Amino acid sequence: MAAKSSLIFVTGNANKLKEVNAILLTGGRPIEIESRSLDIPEIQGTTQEVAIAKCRQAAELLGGPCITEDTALCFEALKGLPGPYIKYFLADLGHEGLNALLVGFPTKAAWALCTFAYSAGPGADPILFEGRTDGSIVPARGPGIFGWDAVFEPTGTGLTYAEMPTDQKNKLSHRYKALEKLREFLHSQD
Ligand SMILES: O=c1[nH]c(=O)c2ncn([C@@H]3O[C@H](COP(=O)(O)OP(=O)(O)OP(=O)(O)O)[C@@H](O)[C@H]3O)c2[nH]1
Ligand SMILES: [Mg+2]
Repeated sequence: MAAKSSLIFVTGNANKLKEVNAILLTGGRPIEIESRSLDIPEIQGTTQEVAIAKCRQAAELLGGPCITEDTALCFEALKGLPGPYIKYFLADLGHEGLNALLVGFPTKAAWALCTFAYSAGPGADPILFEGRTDGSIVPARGPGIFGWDAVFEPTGTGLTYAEMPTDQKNKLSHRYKALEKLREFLHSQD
């Protein structure tokens, strides 16, 4: 029988939650999570600073252990920006605007970076688990269901995240890579 543990994932993003459940419930050692949608202010800073501050506040609000997740989309030509601020760039500029930011730059290279943070409870220092997938920014292709999926083409796939079947994305995504590290950590705590 596979080892199981239950943990609260604090997020307001239903698409993230769906992918996290799909990834953590598969594999040899499935992990069950519960979710809670709490409105937690996000600070400015590096992806690590943003992730640590959010997880710390989530644990305080919950009064117990939890995980949080922050996703950044980083453009090489812009030295890693928009990074953790992609949510606001996407909301205001849309897919076309994200492409337009790179007009005139020789490289459209980008990477998706996922940072999970785990806190053992209020006052505990969050531990980070990062996953990175490299690719490039392309004109939108595929269904516009999840954020910037339609404009990010992982290297070597010929498909945007949005064009991929769910299980293909969930085997190479930034989120998958970070969750594999989190999974290993959680099992080491069993
Ligand atoms: O196309 C996408 N494919 C992905 O795999 C993906 N993961 C996150 N995102 C979007 O990137 C921003 C991150 O901001 P973010 O990490 O603060 O998330 P959020 O505020 O939506 O939720 P949360 O902070 O409550 O967990 C938000 O706009 C998310 O919708 C993605 N878009
Ligand atoms: Mg957020």
